[in-house]
Amino acid sequence: MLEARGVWKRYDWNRGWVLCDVGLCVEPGRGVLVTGPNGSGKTTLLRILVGLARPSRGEVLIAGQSPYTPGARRVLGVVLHHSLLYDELTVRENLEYYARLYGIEYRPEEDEVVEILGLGRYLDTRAGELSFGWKKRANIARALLHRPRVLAIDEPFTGLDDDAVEALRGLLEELLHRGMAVVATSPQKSAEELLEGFNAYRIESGKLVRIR
Ligand SMILES: Nc1ncnc2c1ncn2[C@@H]1O[C@H](COP(=O)(O)OP(=O)(O)OP(=O)(O)O)[C@@H](O)[C@H]1O
Repeated sequence: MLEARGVWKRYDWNRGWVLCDVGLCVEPGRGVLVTGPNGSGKTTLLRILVGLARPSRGEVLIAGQSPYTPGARRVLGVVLHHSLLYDELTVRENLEYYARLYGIEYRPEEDEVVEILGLGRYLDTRAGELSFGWKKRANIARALLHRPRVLAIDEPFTGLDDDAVEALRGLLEELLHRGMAVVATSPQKSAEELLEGFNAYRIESGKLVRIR
C-alpha cells in the first residue's frame, strides 16, 4: 500500500546523508512506527513518504502510484506536527472546507472520528482559539474525513493528554482493523509501548533498523 525503495536524502551537497538507502513497506491493515532521536531524519522520511519532499535518490509508491499524483493524494491522510487548519474558521467550517476539496458532502455530527476524539463540543470554536491538543485532534479528524487507505502521522501522541492518548490509540487500532495502512513517527521510546501492534523501526545514522 505504501512502499519506499532505496530512498536517500541529503539537503546539501556539502552535508552528509540524512537518509541512506531506506526501504519500507506498509501493507493494508498494518502499522509501522519509526523512532529515533531529534534530528535523526524521521520527519524527513515522513515528508518523502507523503510526497511533501523529494528524495535525492529512490522512489515512493502509494497504492502503486507516485505520491505526487492526485490518485495517491486521494488515498492518503497526513497529520504533520504543524496544523493545516485555517485559524479563522471554526472546526466545523474547516472540516466542511476540506471535505469540499475532496468532493465530499460532510456532516461532522455523523463523523465517528469526531466522536471518538471528543471533538463535538468544539465544532463551533475557531481553530485559532483551540489549545494545542484540541487542535491536534481536529487535524486528525481533518486527515481522516475522506476515509484514506493510508495514514501518515508525525508524533501522534505529542501534546495530547492521557484521555486523548487512549482515544487515539483505540482509533488507530480500529483503523488498522479496517485495513488502513498507518505509518507513525516518534522521538519517544514510549511510543513503542503505545503502538504495540506496530512494526517498529529506528533511524540510526540514516539507516532504518528494524527493532520489532
Ligand atoms: N529543510 C531542510 N533543510 C536543511 N536541512 C534540513 C531540513 N529539514 C531537516 N533538515 C536536517 O535534516 C536532519 C533531520 O531532520 P528531521 O527534521 O528529519 O529529523 P527528526 O528526526 O524529525 O527530528 P525531530 O525529532 O527533532 O523532529 C537534521 O540534521 C535537520 O537539521
